[in-house]
Amino acid sequence: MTTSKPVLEAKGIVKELGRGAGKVVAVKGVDLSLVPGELTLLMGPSGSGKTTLLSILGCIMTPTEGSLTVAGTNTEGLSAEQLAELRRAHIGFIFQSYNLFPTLSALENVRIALDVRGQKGYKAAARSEDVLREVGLGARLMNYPGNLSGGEQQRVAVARAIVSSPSIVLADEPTAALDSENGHAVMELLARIAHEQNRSVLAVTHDPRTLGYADRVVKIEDGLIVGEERRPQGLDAPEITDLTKRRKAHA
Ligand SMILES: Nc1ncnc2c1ncn2[C@@H]1O[C@H](COP(=O)(O)OP(=O)(O)OP(=O)(O)O)[C@@H](O)[C@H]1O
Repeated sequence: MTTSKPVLEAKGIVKELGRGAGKVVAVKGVDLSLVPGELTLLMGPSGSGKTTLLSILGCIMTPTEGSLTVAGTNTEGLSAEQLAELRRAHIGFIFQSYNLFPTLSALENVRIALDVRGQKGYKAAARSEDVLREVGLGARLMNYPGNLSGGEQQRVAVARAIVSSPSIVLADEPTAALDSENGHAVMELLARIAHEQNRSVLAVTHDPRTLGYADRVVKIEDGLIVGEERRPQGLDAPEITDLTKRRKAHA
């Protein structure tokens, strides 16, 4: 088991959504830590609180209760602008529907992530180009999203998420819109980003094709973490051993 220090630590997270009769407790007391170098999957049925939890971990939503520490900073009491700053400094996002600007080329879509962080000019362009090459799109730099396949668009989105070198990458159903081959290619890329670049990658998913790439699978049901499976370190086979069950068996 890895002993790295967590780069993200959530403790006792509760999130209420809606008001009055429509009030729902979407997350009911979740503890979750992410360490560098691991690809974690968050899996659970529809409505179990995955997107809500991901939004809290990504500092898009604030929790009703509980504490969140991102890269050593406790987020409690931070203003919306301070949270946005923390997000820009440490977190990259990938969405199911890619969320690329249709009127910008692949290169401009990646470069804009540096632009909003105040990094402009030749260096930003060169860095964006390098990252697009890294994700296998060196020959598609000037293509617009409409002229790229779904898999290629998602790889642009991955490049945009990592171009500013965030320590944490959060992905919401990154393979849901992709066919089998492209789904596997994107998961392979996310695993590489975690392992070779020592980032913490957390992906919310329903997709069983993603399982073989995970170092760790966290299961959520009805707003609560109900189990965790981990691939023993050093094991290359794409199989996850259920440590939760093993622990219970030895208890
Ligand atoms: N704005 C809102 N107001 C009230 N309830 C909400 C709101 N957004 C989500 N919910 C409820 O909170 C619960 C958790 O929703 P969430 O979207 O986090 O689940 P999920 O696991 O991501 O679901 P899915 O897999 O279908 O995307 C659900 O019961 C949902 O209906």
